[in-house]
Amino acid sequence: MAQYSRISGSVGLITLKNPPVNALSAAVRQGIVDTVEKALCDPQVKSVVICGQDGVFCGGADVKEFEKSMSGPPLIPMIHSIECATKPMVAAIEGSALGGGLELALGCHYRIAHSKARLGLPEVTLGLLPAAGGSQRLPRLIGVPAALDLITTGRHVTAAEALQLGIVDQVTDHKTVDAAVKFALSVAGKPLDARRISTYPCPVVTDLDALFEDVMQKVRQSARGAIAPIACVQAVRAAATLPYTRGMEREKELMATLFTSGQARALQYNFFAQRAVGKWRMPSGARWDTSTPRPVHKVAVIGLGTMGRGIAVALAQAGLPVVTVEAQEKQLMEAKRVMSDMLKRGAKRRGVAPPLDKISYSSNIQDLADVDLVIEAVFEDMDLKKKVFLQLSAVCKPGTLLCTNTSGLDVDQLASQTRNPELVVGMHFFAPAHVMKLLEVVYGPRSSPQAVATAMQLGKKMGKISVAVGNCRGFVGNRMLKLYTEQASFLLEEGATPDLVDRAIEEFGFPMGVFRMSDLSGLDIGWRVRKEMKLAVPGQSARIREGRRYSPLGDLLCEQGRFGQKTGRGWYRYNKPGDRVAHSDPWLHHFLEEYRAQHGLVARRIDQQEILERCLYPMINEGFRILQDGIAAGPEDIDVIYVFGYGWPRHCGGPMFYASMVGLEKVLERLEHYYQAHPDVPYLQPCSLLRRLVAIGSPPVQKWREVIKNLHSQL
Ligand SMILES: CC/C=C/CC(=O)SCCNC(=O)CCNC(=O)[C@H](O)C(C)(C)COP(=O)(O)OP(=O)(O)OC[C@H]1O[C@@H](n2cnc3c(N)ncnc32)[C@H](O)[C@@H]1OP(=O)(O)O
Repeated sequence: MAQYSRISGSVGLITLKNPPVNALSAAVRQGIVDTVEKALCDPQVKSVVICGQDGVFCGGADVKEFEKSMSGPPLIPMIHSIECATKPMVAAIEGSALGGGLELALGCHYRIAHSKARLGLPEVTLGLLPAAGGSQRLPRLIGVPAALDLITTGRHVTAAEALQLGIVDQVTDHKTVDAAVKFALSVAGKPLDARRISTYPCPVVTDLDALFEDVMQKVRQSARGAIAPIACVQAVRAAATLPYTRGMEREKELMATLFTSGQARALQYNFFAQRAVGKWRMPSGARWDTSTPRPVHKVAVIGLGTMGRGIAVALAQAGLPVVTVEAQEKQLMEAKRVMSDMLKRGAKRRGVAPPLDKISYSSNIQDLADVDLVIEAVFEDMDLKKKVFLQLSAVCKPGTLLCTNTSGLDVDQLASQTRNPELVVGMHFFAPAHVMKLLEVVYGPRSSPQAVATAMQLGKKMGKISVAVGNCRGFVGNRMLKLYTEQASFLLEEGATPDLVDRAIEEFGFPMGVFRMSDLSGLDIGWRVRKEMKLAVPGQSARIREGRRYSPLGDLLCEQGRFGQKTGRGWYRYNKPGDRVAHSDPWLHHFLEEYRAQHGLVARRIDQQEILERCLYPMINEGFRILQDGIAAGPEDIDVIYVFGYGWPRHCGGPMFYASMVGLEKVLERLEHYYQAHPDVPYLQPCSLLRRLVAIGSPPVQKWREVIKNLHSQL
């Protein structure tokens, strides 16, 4: 809806009303058309201000409407009629002006923004392009290079940057509507021809071809198979080379392809999935909206290795006072130096003062007596962590929340070391912790809803996308990842090479293949865990362990000191230890040949399709088991974890969404096929939830929660 009123005698005020973000639903568009007409017909009105209610200008098109057939007035003629209006139209921008919201503002003759407003054309992040004239007007207004940057990345700019770029005419710290009304009064009756952006010539660019070639190359590289960024470049090129009306035709044509694409569906699903995970629920029935977080004023991090440092920096950057404790004096001093540098670099990037005074450093655990929440980030060793939890339980004041940063250890075992197991949760950060967006908040069987709510809220404050998950080995992310890496090793045994597997995975859209990733994180980490589990036994190369297929390849490399990048050798060869450029390694190929010969394995040709199916489908199958076990509340949780923590290409939605796009029947059929071929790999056996979903006609991913709920209620 849009509301119309007249203020200050001669200013028509149009207020968009569609909480929470005033999205341009059919009703809002109709409201705008009607109220603009009213304002233009009102002889008392000399100028018009358009604003949004409750401090938000407009969050753009209503994404929920994209699945339905479009009704109501279309955006393009609506914005065109605003631009053609004979009375000055002024956009009063508070909060956000995004996508169609900014396109609406670009149709106005003037734009006044509040200093805290954010503006942008984020359509590319939804698999689309700004197709209500945004791709044609923005380059005309701010020039081709700046428009390309904004449109291909979808990044939001601050009001200050918008002013600098020329997107807005004025920025105010006061009431935006008041400032806009004052401005509207001042421009009433002034000529408007020079204010209609669509009539501007696109600013000339010297060597246009070179610019677009360069941008296209960069976009192709970073898009990793996503089609929308490429279409965005093509649309801006149309703005730079064609008259406005022909550019609009090109914009429409490109949008038509994107709008119905699977990638757009995946990205829009992911947008809502990110919001859905905030509405967490536990199997006990506890939920985000009925659990009150405890206040957290002061936090502690214990253990200043790589993870602890990143976590403490992220906390300080979120404005929280942090006490850090590291028992080894030398490590403490080194951490202080490194963390200060991290804070300074981050502050420089963000143009703020480094929050150095937020962090205090200590080697004495007694200094944690008055904190509200502790994040333990010591070495990933259960006995060590148990010892620390025992100490924390004795030192910390009653009611302190004790969190463990672990990538997969049993949170409940740690809880059992404390007086208040209900106050213990896992907080699984991803490295580097001050950069990576994902946080798995792990609740054990005794974690209280309040503890979960507190950790989730802290994650949000730190700018993380937090997902609440149940306690099991590896939680959600690493539990699934284990099968992916194991299948990749099996493929090497059967005839593939690391290069071949990685190429297939990278072409699918992951930033890094499985072996390159393993070299980066260090092969020794998994080796240590396998040794602790008595799975890896030095000198042994048996391929069946604990009654199932096992690939000792990673262990054998570790026995040779090949730990990956840090030792200059791993699945690949590096020019020197610590180098990042992976080279195919003839030694490794020869080693694989010898290994196959030793075990009587005959190498066969393995194609890209099989690599993808073997690596991805077992992960997906495990995802179904995780849903069935109630470890994740819904497919959205798994997909968000994979997109933000493991580099799953966002334009493929996440593993569970991808499965629904491929077709559950096909996934089931391929798993059955691979299980038959490899009966010694039990996890290839299709999960019963997958079978059930196929049996009831493969409902869309948005319906799976209902099926899971019914399944659980039958148990
Ligand atoms: C014809 C095709 C034309 C396409 C052009 C377009 O305009 S495409 C849409 C472009 N717009 C965007 O991509 C903006 C998306 N929204 C946001 O980035 C953020 O929501 C926000 C506007 C910056 C506000 O952020 P905040 O953190 O304050 O709130 P939430 O993100 O939690 O959102 C609150 C609820 O509003 C829902 N929502 C937000 N934007 C839209 C939208 N454009 N359409 C529909 N719904 C939207 C969001 O899902 C939240 O809903 P809940 O039910 O409360 O979870």
